[in-house]
Amino acid sequence: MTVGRVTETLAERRASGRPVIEARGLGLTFQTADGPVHALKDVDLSISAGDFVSFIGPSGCGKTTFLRIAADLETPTSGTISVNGMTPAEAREARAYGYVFQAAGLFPWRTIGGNVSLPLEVMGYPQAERRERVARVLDLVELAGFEKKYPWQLSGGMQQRASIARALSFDAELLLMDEPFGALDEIVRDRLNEELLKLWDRTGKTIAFVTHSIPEAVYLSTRIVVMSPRPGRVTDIIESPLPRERPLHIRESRDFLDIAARVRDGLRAGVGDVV
Ligand SMILES: Nc1ncnc2c1ncn2[C@@H]1O[C@H](COP(=O)(O)OP(=O)(O)OP(=O)(O)O)[C@@H](O)[C@H]1O
Repeated sequence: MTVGRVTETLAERRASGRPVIEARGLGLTFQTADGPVHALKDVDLSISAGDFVSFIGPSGCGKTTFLRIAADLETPTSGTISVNGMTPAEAREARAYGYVFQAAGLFPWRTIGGNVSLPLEVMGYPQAERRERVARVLDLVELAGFEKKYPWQLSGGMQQRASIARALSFDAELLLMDEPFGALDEIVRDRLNEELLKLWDRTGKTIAFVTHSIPEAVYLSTRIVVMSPRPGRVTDIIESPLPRERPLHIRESRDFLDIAARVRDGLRAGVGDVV
C-alpha cells in the first residue's frame, strides 16, 4: 500500500517553496451569549513545504483556532484557507496532516504500539505494513523497544513522543502541533525540542507549532508568527536567520537573543493595543 507515501525527495520539497498552508483574509468570529468573540481576524499567511512555523502569543489570540481551522475542526467565517492545495475538509479526507494535542491522549487500554497503529487500522492498512510503520515511527521518536508497554508505564515526555509517532504513522506531510510540550518540565522539554528538530530534518515534514514559550519558538522555527488577542491577529512574522543545525547552546548566541527580543517586543506591543 502506498497511501500518503512521500514521493518527492526532501531537497526537492524544500526547494519547491510550494505552499502547504495558504490563508487569505482568514477570520473566525464565534457568536456567544456574551456577544461575538473575534477569535481570528484578517490572517494572511503562507507556510511553505519544509517550513517549521511557530505561533506564539498570549492566551486567546487564536493560535489554536488557526490550527483547528486548518484541520477542519472549525469553519472560518471569512476569508479562505487551503491545505496542500485542498480545502480543509478535503485535506482531512486525504489524511494530509497529523495533529498532536497538548495532552498525549493515548488510550490506556492499548499498548504504545497499539496506540500508534490505531490510525493505520482505521485507514485499513494491512497488518504487515502496520507493523513495519509502527516500528519505523517508534524508532524515529526514539521509542524503539517500548511497543508493548502501556502508556502508564511511560513518562510524560515519552507519552508525548508516542503521540507524535501516532501522528507520523501515516506519512502526512504536515504536522499540526498544539503546544505538545506545554505540560512538561523544562529539561524534558529541551530534550524533546532537540529531538523534534532532528525528526523534522530527517523527515522533511512541514510543521505548524503552537507555543507560549519564546525560547521554544526561536529554537525550533524557520519562521515565527507573533499574534495578539481581541481580535486574534498576526502582528509580526519573523524569518529566522539561525542555521538548520541547532545545538541547544545556540540559545546563547547573539542572533538567537536578537530574535527573542523581537518576539518579546511584538508580544508587548500586541498586548499594549488592548490595555
Ligand atoms: N468554541 C468556541 N466558542 C466561543 N469562543 C471560543 C471558542 N473557541 C475559542 N474561543 C475563543 O476564541 C479566542 C481564541 O481562542 P484560541 O483557543 O484559539 O486561543 P489561543 O491563542 O490558542 O489560546 P491559549 O494559548 O490559551 O490556548 C478566545 O477568546 C477563546 O475564548
